[in-house]
Amino acid sequence: MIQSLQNGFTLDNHYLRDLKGPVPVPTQYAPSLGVHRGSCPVEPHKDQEIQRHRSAQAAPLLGSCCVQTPAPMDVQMCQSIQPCHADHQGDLSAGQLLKWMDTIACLAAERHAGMACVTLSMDDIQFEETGRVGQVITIKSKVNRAFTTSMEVGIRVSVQDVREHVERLVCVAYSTFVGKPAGPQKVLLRPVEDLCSAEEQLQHSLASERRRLRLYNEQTFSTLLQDYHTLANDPLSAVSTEFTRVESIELVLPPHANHHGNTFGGQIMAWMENAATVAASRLCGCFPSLRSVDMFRFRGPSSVGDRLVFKAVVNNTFNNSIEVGVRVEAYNCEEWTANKPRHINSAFLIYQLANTPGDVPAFPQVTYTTQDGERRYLSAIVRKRIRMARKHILSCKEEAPLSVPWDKSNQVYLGYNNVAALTVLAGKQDWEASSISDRVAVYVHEEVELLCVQVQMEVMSSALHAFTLLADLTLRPLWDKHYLSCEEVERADEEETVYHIKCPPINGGKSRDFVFLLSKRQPCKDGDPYVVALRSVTVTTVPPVEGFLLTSHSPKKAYWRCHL
Ligand SMILES: CCCC(=O)SCCNC(=O)CCNC(=O)[C@H](O)C(C)(C)COP(=O)(O)OP(=O)(O)OC[C@H]1O[C@@H](n2cnc3c(N)ncnc32)[C@H](O)[C@@H]1OP(=O)(O)O
Repeated sequence: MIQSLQNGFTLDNHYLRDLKGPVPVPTQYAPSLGVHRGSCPVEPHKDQEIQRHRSAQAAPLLGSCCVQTPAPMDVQMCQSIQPCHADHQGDLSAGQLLKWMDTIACLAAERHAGMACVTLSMDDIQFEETGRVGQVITIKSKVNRAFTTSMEVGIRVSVQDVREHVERLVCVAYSTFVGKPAGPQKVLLRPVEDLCSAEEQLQHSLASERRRLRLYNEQTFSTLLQDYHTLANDPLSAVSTEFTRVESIELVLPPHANHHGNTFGGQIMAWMENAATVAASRLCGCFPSLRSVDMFRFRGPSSVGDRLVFKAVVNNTFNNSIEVGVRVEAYNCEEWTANKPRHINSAFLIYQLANTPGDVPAFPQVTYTTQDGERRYLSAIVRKRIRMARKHILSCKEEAPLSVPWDKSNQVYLGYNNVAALTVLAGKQDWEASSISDRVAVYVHEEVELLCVQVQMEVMSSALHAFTLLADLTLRPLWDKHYLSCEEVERADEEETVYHIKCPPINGGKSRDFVFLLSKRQPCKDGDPYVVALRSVTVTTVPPVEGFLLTSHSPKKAYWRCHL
């Protein structure tokens, strides 16, 4: 089954694989991506087959164990914020919050895996609100998706003032966990099944895109950093970052660790936040608030008895924020004597000034005096650029921007946005049948100032073949009379390509041209759909062409289309 939506296609792998047999005719006209398999009577059986296959095949291959446990459920913590959870100003301490979030997420992960789990990473977190002593904090977590050995856990934190009965969102975060039995083997996880609600199905689909972002994170950073090594710095008018250095040590004791003796990730994050806050306040001479953290990646384990050394320093300051970097080194007894540390974690924390009377209006400028300081100073600029791109594209409360410049700092987020927008659209519940014939069905979905059209049709072809043809836009003029020409402008990687398309005029108007980012995704797992998503972007290498109306350059007229 091919579903062509407003901005792309999804190909239902399962239907296409079974085309030789009877083609399942949809009994209800809600669209189904691969992730809607729960509603199809054939699919659960297929899943069991896949799982049996995985258990039988994969475990011996990877020398690992396979786990069978009940379906995952929400894990929830709800408690009143006490003075012992707060900082000196009565605000919930960010370190305490990170500790709780990690613990609750770990419990959800362990419920799914049926064994002890460890935190591999926690994605960037943006704190929207803070909690105060006396308020009630609720943390909910749930496994969204299990990949091969890792799983994504979604975490939602809110606070409530019991007198107001209003719940405020503090943050939404995503952690990645892996199963960790006592021993070196890797654990294959069973897939998350029983996706009952539309939200669960959506999160399951989006989880694979978020995973892509995680895995590309470091690559994006390194590519961008190459462009920044020549930035000048004025050493005269600024405070040296060396002045903000903080070093602090902790001995890991049993209450800081789980029953296997692994130091809790949340505890490490809390200690990191503590060191970072001291560095930030040393620079400002006041108490800035933690606004966001970049992804925490737990590179290696630490355990009871380890000494953890936290090294924090302000990397750079901007108009309204500062970035503090923290590095964590672990030593066991022998490593301590031999002075051979293990680098187990690095993270970047972003502080802003709280709106407290008496606070200085802006952060002092900083400068570096060492080569390492220069690297950190420039890296902070690059990370800031990536954060801005992320904020612009991913955190928009309203509709994501229609046409935005495509460049190195935002290309992974645009790819994410492209696929996620199509996934969200396909997952909407209220598609109405508009015209149904033997082989083609058209559905519409209306929103304010937006009409979405979905076309479903059967093609006598393998999913991979249809996907390959549809994902190469340069072939399109061969079979689509609405395309005069199509040129590849830039290829970011195997999955993201920018095309320039020229189209004939409609109703005697001007000819039009478009610049599209095409993002294609093969199924992450059996049963996932093939996805080809298109969205308007602007690139400097495609200026307006004489005689053509460059539609992508007008943000209000972005144009997404597809024909089969
Ligand atoms: C509340 C209790 C829980 C805790 O707090 S536990 C304490 C804190 N955590 C720790 O101590 C863990 C320390 N880290 C480690 O021991 C190792 O890094 C760990 C987790 C065993 C992973 O081992 P590695 O061999 O390095 O990992 P790997 O390359 O085989 O990848 C394993 C899976 O992770 C994925 N991955 C890699 N980089 C990632 C990233 N940046 N973000 C999210 N996922 C990532 C990778 O794709 C793989 O997943 P999959 O097998 O494809 O499903």
